[in-house]
Amino acid sequence: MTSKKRRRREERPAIHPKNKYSESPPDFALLASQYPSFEPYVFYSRDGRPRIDWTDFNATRELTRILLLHDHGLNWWIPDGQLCPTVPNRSNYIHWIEDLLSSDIIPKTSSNGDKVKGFDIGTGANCIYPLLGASLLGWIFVGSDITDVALEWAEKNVKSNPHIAELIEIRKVESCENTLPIQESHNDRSAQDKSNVGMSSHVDEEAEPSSSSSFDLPIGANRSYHGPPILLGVVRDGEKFDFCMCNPPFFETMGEAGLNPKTSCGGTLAEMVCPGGERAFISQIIEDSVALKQTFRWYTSMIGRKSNLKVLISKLREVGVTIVRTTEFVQGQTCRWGLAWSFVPPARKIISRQVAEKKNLSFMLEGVQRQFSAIDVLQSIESFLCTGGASCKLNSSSFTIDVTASNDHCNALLKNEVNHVHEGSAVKHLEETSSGSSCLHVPTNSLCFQIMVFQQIPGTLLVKASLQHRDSSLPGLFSLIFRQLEENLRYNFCR
Ligand SMILES: C[S@@+](CC[C@H](N)C(=O)[O-])C[C@H]1O[C@@H](n2cnc3c(N)ncnc32)[C@H](O)[C@@H]1O
Repeated sequence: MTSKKRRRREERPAIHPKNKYSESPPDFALLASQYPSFEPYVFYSRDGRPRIDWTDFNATRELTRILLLHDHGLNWWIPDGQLCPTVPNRSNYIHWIEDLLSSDIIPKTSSNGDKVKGFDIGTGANCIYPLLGASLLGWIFVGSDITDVALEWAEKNVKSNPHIAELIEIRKVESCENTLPIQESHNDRSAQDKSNVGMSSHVDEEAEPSSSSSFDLPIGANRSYHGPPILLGVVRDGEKFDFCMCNPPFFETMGEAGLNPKTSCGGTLAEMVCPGGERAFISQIIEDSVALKQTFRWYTSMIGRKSNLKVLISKLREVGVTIVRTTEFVQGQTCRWGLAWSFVPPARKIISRQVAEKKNLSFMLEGVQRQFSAIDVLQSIESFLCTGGASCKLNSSSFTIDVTASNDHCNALLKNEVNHVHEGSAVKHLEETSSGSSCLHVPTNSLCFQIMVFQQIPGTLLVKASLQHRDSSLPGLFSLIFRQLEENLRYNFCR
């Protein structure tokens, strides 16, 4: 492996810590000894490690079946050729949503009592997200799909699990007159044969868009969605959801999917392809979200290609969402991204007068992921502050940054949440006035402060800030910015 490749690998974020497989991956030898149906698929490589042939659909399907049974108590099956999910990877998306819901980025509401209610767009025959969400976290789900085979098998998978069956509704998406007909019949063997995308021996996850694909078309190229409804027309009057999630059809053509050598887990035409690919599909979800607004607290989708992530974030800015969050998912050797947005006004942060008047502030950044050092954190602080236009002087030997921020810079930092999406901080901070109403405190002069980063023990950094002018009239603003910085750094560097 080249050092560049090795570095890329090391820099990748780890599997979500709440994921059942975060400490150790599935033990094939143990599973083979306990499940005779899995045993024929396990062989031992020269280094003595138990392996399975990832190019064998039956092997990957059996692995998924026994992992769902062994680790989640779920009965599960899919017919030949349908997209076979990888349990550890799919669990990461569920845990990311769990993080979003438990964060205080937007206020909590309880439209469905104490229950969290989600909508899985395109649940597939495998129905993996509702099954995992309901069994791991007790979430209620509506899982939608368009093909008969997906609807039939999703229903079967739900009914095979009576302990959670009540929590999951499978909903058929009715095609509108002006949409293209649904392209797949599950009895169409030739379509299935063609669409069982190629498999490789080294990648343990399903299809990734090929790098030579037309995903690289310039922004504005003709990729509008004209398929069946996605959310609008499927969500019923009066329904409220905490989130929606989606593993969209990534490709524009089956040829594009089939050209990719890094695929291994089946997938039929309807599962893998939609006109305009994922960009068009997710753009349509964004358009639906503009109409549905706060019907969902969070709208989320998985994205297969980073260039699409950028385009979609720009689209979100255009339509005026209040919050955008992104994440990167570890998928074997394949990268995927998560995109989340909301129309719910961000939670109001109230800064007490005591904190507002402090001139020296600090916080401990604990649980910093191994691949990040103090200098990474320092640079991230610099870029966070520069986004608002503040002037920063970074000193990499003393690990300090001297900052001067004007009124406008401070306002830009506190107001413009979407500018910080990639750093993850998207909370609008407001100061409570004596009358109880809230407003942004606009300063009349500049704010000068120094930020210092100290390594405490491995994985723990101390971040300090001190206001340079003790007579400054802006301490409230100083603490607001520092608090936003803290949130930003925690999101970027800590698990
Ligand atoms: C990539 S598969 C995802 C299946 C499953 N959620 C998973 O993660 O393995 C995409 C699914 O979206 C479905 N689909 C396509 N267009 C849809 C639409 N407009 N509404 C609902 N589902 C749709 C397809 O039939 C397919 O089952």
